[in-house]
Amino acid sequence: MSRKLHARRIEGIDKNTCVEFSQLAADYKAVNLGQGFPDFSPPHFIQEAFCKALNGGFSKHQYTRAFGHPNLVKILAKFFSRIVGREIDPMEDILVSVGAYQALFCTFQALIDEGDEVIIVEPFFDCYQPVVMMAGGTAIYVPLKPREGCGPVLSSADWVLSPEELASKFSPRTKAIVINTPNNPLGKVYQQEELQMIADLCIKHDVICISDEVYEWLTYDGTKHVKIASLPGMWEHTVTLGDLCLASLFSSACLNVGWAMGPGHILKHLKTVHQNSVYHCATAAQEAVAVGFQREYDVFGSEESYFHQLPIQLHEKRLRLADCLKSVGLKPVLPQGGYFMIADISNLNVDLTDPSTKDAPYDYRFVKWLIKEKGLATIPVSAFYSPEHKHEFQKYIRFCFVKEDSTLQAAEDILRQWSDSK
Ligand SMILES: Cc1ncc(COP(=O)(O)O)c(CNOCC(=O)O)c1O
Repeated sequence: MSRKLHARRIEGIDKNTCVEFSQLAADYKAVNLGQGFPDFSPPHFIQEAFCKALNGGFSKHQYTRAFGHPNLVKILAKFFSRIVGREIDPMEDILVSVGAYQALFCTFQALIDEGDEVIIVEPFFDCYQPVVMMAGGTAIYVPLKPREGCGPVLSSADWVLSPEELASKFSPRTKAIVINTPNNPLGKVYQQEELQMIADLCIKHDVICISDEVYEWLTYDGTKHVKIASLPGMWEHTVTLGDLCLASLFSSACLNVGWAMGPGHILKHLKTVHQNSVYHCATAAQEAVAVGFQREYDVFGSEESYFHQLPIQLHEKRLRLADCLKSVGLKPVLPQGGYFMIADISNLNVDLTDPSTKDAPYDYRFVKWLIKEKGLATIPVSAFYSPEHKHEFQKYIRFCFVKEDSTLQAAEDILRQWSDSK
C-alpha cells in the first residue's frame, strides 16, 4: 500500500525503553535489575484468593461491572475514604483499569484536547509523554534538580522543584500537571509542603493534578506518603492513579489491576473512554484483589499487614544495593520510596566506542555495554527526561532492587568482579 499507514498521533513514540532493554537483557541472559517487577511470588493470601476466584463458578469467568467489580470498588472506597478523609462513592468516584497504564491512558484521552498543555515533572515514568501526545496535548517539562549547595546528593529528598520555575510553566493553556510520588525512577516522595505548592498552583489556575501513586505503600526510613487529593480543595482537582498488584500491593504484575480515583464529575469522562476501549478487567483478578484488600483493611496498621511487611523487606534490599554500588565507585541516590534507585556513573571511565551507540546519550551507551560485556541489566535515566533536558541527566542509571536476594547477590558479584579487575 503506498499511502501512509500510521496516524500522526503515534509519530515518534514507537520506541519504549523498557521494551528495548528488557529484550537486550533477555538476549544476553543478563542479571536483570532493569525493568521494575519483583522476581518473587506474591503473598500466599493473594495467590489463594486468585485460585478461589478462578474456581468460584461461572460468574468469575464472565464480565462483571464494566467500571469495576462491585466487591472491589466497595472495599477500595471504604479503604481510601479513611485515608483521604472524605466519603468516596464506590460507584461514582472509582474506575478499575487494566493496570495503572490503562488508567493513565483513559485519563489523558478523556481530559486532554488538541492544544492543551500538560506539565510533566521530570524525571517521569516514560509513558507520560506518549500518552499526552496521543491525546493531542503538548508536554511542558519541569525538572526536579539536586538542591543547591547540599553537597553530595545522597537522597532523593535532595531533588526538588524550583517554585519559580514551576510557577512559570503554568499558562492559560495548562490543563493538567502530572506528578508521581513515590517517583519512578528517582524514588522521591513529595512532602506536604511541596504538594501544597503544587496544589496552590492547581487551584489558582484551575488545573487538574494527575497523581500517579502506584508505589504509595513503599516508603522507607519513616517517610510518609501524602495523597495530594487529601489537601484542602484538591479532591475536586485531582485524579489519583493506583495499582493493586504491582509494588504497592501484592507484588503481582500479572493480576494487572489498577485504578483511577477522583470526583465523579471527572471520573465519568474516564469511564467514557474505558467503556469504548478496554471496557472490562478480568473478573477473577478483581475478585482476588478485593479479597486481598479486605484483608489489608482488617489488619491495616498492624504487623500482619502486607503493606507494613513489604517496605520492611525492601528496606534491607535497598540499603544492601546502595552499599554495593558505593563500594564499586558508583554514587547511589538513596530513594525515599518506590522500587528503584538511581546511581551517578560519572566516576566510571569505560570505553564506550561501540559504533552502534555513538549518537546515543552516555547512559544508554553505558547500559548497553554493561549488559553486553558484564551481563548486568539496568535502565538509562535519561530515558525519563525530555529531549530538552536529557543531556543534563545522562550520567545516571536506574537499578530495581525489588528482587530476590540471590538476584541481588548475582548483580553484586558482577559489579565487584568488574571493580576488582579495573
Ligand atoms: C510510575 C508508574 N506508573 C504506572 C506504572 C504502570 O503500572 P501497571 O503495571 O499497573 O500498569 C508503572 C509501572 N512500572 O514501570 C516499570 C518500570 O519502570 O520498569 C510505574 O512505574
